[in-house]
Amino acid sequence: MAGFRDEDKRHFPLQDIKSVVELFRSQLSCSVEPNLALLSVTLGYIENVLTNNRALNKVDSGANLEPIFPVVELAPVEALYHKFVCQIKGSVDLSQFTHGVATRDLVKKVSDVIWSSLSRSYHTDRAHLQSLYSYLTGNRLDCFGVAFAVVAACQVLGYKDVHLALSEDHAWVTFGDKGAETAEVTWHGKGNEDKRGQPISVGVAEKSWLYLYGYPVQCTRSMEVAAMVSAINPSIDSHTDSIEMASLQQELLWLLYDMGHLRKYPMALGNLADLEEIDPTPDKPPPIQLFHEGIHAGKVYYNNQHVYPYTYLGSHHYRRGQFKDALHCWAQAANVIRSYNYNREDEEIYKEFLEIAHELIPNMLKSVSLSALHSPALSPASSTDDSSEKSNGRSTPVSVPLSPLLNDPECFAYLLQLYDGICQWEEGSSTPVLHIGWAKHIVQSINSFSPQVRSKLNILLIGDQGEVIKDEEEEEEEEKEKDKDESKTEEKEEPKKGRGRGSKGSRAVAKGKGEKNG
Ligand SMILES: FC(F)(F)Cc1cc2c(N3CCN(c4nnc(C(F)(F)F)s4)CC3)ncnc2s1
Repeated sequence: MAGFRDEDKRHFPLQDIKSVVELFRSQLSCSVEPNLALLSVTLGYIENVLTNNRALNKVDSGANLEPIFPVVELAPVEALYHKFVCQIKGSVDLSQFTHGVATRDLVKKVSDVIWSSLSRSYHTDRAHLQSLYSYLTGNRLDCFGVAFAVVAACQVLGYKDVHLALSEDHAWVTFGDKGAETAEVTWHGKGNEDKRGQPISVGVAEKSWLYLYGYPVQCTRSMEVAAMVSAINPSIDSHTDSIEMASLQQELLWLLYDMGHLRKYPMALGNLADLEEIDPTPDKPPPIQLFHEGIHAGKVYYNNQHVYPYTYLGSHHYRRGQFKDALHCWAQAANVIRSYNYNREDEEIYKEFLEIAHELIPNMLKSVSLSALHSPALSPASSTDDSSEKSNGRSTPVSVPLSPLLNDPECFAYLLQLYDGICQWEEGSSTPVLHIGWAKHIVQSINSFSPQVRSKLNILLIGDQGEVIKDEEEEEEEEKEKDKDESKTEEKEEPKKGRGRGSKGSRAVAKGKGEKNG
């Protein structure tokens, strides 16, 4: 694997964001595949300078603002790259391994080389541990970083078949003919024995969200570049981000988007949409379109087994106070999780649903109730006069009008679908999901809706072909007809075996009454 080619060298020294984007463009558009190690060292170097708050003690002296963006010389980047190449080639005796596609032994050997060179003890969930710069200068990598380093090392050894596989909270590798083999190469979470070297089969069989039911993002080399760009962490500390690092990430994600490399990568689309919401790029698609492209990709390429595309959009709507849309997204997210069994390694998505149910929805219900209280309908001029005091001598409380949200049966239906999805997620799981704290919030949320709305609910039965089996109104009509008929003639035929609740695959969909069949 050669180092930088001449056409790459001409971008150095990198002086600004544009020069980094042009380096990535040339790496991504030429015939030879992009060099993961070189690009990762370059990004890690820049991230280290821009987010290392020691560097921020350079105050601007008024007249001349200190240049923030570092000048990245070729020499230090190439030196680190060669250190990586020597370490990998020095540790793996290729004569033992067949050329062509990689074997499980080779992948395990490379994972062991990375693993054994990590420093003994460090906080693995800290920021800025995702790049080869961190690995080569500090021997520290996070869980994603180890998987990425294994793929970059296999590329250095000349294996074009070893690729990164990504779920929403884990990473592993595929290799062999048609990438049909899988192997764990890193650890996951806290207190879980690492399964390095093993194939992924058990995780999928257990139906755990962590392995996405066998629908992970299967990266190409360009998507591995997208993963390293997505993994950029612009944070300086828990309250501050480096604007330059965030805008470098944003511009690199647009480069990858425009080249079509984010098409099958929902989380990268979500990352770009979040950055665009903060600082929109002129003449680019709006965040809402990117979020929907992520949802579409999840449906088209991953059998709609990914949860984050819906929670990305749900968070976006929530931040903008579009609470009905947020509830709809969260209901769709729960509709995905219902098909999984909860497993102890699925805590990340559990925490996501916990935050939605225990923080975001209660805050939402509070804020709509408060705004209803202060709504013009209640201001003194238009509020009901105090006749109630006169009429019965006692002051009867003026009934507080509920906000439109709490009077909307569809919103109530979304809330029920959210909770129903979480309940079904728990069914058949080895680990319980719900506890009494959940019940408190479920009751509180349901009680926030008006009794009228809760009675207006219309449960439709949808068969597994998506057809409406019958709704309750039809059922009532049929009952009335039947009662009439029965008074005339004896019931002859067997009652029709409806594909109702008892049948396999049908599910109840709650819809607001009187709405068009959507
Ligand atoms: F490799 C692992 F183990 F790290 C798993 C991966 C995570 C992840 C990611 N994330 C994780 C999810 N993430 C989210 N940010 N907001 C989210 C939402 F809850 F709003 F949906 S999800 C930030 C970026 N973004 C790009 N690619 C990846 S691959």
